[in-house]
Amino acid sequence: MATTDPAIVLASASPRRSELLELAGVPFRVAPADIPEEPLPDEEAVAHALRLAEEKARTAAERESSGRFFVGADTIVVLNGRIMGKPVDETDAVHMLSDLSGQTHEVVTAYAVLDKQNNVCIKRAVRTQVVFKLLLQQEIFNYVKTGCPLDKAGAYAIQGGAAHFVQEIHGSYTNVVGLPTCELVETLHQLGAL
Ligand SMILES: Cc1cn([C@H]2C[C@H](O)[C@@H](COP(=O)(O)OP(=O)(O)OP(=O)(O)O)O2)c(=O)[nH]c1=O
Repeated sequence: MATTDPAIVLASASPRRSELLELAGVPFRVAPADIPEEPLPDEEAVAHALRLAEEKARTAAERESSGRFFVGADTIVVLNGRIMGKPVDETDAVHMLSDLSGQTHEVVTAYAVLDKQNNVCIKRAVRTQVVFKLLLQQEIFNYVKTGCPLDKAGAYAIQGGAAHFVQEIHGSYTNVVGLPTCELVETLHQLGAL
């Protein structure tokens, strides 16, 4: 049976993003775009996430010979204006979780959808407030030892072993996991991709 190449390409190596897009019933294929993710000097959090989302979409679009709509995304945790990306090691993860303990932070996921055919790019950043309970040092150590925090922004996964750290969430849940699918599907419709 002949298969058609999907027009939508997810420029991401994140298994969470693939799962979320699949759950939303969107047909796509994956073409990760590995780019440097350090903030520029004085770069504000939302601007940083939007820039990376667009760079991921454009990098994949340049590399791929097929596909039309390229989706890039970037998730960061923001605590009092400070950007937390992925921890560099276990010690960094312990520091991040200790800082998040008992505090409210914001998770920002920016996405960009580039229509390569028309050179139109729609970008959007979605913000979710997350309240963490006070964490015990032992809880933090045990969680970090699982290895789960190492590839997650802010060193935690709401969908995993950190679910019980979360007292309250205000806003989109899928946004925290890595892709605000409600908003993204709207954008894909807007561009005629669905
Ligand atoms: C806060 C939080 C983040 N995350 C994840 C989502 C993202 O995969 C990751 C943030 O890193 P990103 O740099 O946004 O994404 P990535 O490097 O995993 O994938 P790619 O750049 O190829 O698209 O943190 C969770 O899975 N659960 C959470 O609760």
